[in-house]
Amino acid sequence: MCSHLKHSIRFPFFGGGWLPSYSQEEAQHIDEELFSEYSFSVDQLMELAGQSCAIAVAKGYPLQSLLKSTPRVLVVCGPGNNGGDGLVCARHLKLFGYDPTVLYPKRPNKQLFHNLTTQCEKMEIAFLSKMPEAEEIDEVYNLVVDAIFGFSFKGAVREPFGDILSVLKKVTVPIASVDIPSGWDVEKGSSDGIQPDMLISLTAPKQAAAHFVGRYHYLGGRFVPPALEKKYKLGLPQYPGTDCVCQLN
Ligand SMILES: NC(=O)C1=CN([C@@H]2O[C@H](COP(=O)(O)OP(=O)(O)OC[C@H]3O[C@@H](n4cnc5c(N)ncnc54)[C@H](OP(=O)(O)O)[C@@H]3O)[C@@H](O)[C@H]2O)[C@H](O)CC1
Ligand SMILES: [K+]
Repeated sequence: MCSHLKHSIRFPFFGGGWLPSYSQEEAQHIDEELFSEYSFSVDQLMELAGQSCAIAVAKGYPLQSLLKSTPRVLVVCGPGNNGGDGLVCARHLKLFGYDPTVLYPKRPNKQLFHNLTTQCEKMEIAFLSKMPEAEEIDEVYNLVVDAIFGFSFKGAVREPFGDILSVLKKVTVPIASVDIPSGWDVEKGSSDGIQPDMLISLTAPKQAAAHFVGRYHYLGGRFVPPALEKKYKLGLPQYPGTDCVCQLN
């Protein structure tokens, strides 16, 4: 396990200072260490990660600023933990007064994801059976939360996510991406991929975040113990007060 990381790209952050970014392998090592050495459970970190995504969305797109008469938000969830963050985010958005609808086309057969799905259903969050066309999304929803792939995405996109990402490339409402814009190479980004308006980097930005050109870049997932931050030289910014998100641009 590496403890000395290559800090290749740095981001100036709101309020001053610089923040390093991480490769795919480095992000996975930090993640693994949180679970193995620091004894966090996935459920715990996912709850904090997903809640911070909902808070970032509420800061960037406050209820009173939405253009549609109902505060509808489409949350698209993928098959891994990024998708789990999306389910948590949907639940918190509902608690904040938004009206989230979830698309969850590939559901892993694991208790955690069953639980997250049930929690959403019990909160009367609707689940779609298929991806709407881009025109319908633009007409009905105020924004899309992209929780399809995170730092474990690799290779060419497999279906049904290829078709879903093609639709997301065409929508004109803002997209808020959880951790990484889905379909982007975690390190190199993607010039012809989706172009989110918001990126919520979790724990620390990955290298692809250097290619993000949207309006809002937030850091979320305020759960890193100081010793881990020091070991991996994360150089995290000071989150304001008790906030669990920090704006980076
Ligand atoms: N420490 C933290 O910051 C935390 C972050 N969290 C979130 O977790 C994700 C990483 O989650 P992980 O489950 O490791 O991976 P992903 O969600 O990125 O994706 C895995 C699934 O995606 C499928 N996959 C991968 N590549 C492709 C592809 N080319 N086409 C289609 N599908 C793909 C993969 O499928 P397999 O068939 O290969 O199994 C996986 O199912 C991180 O980014 C954060 O968002 C945690 O919530 C908490 C801690
Ligand atoms: K994503």
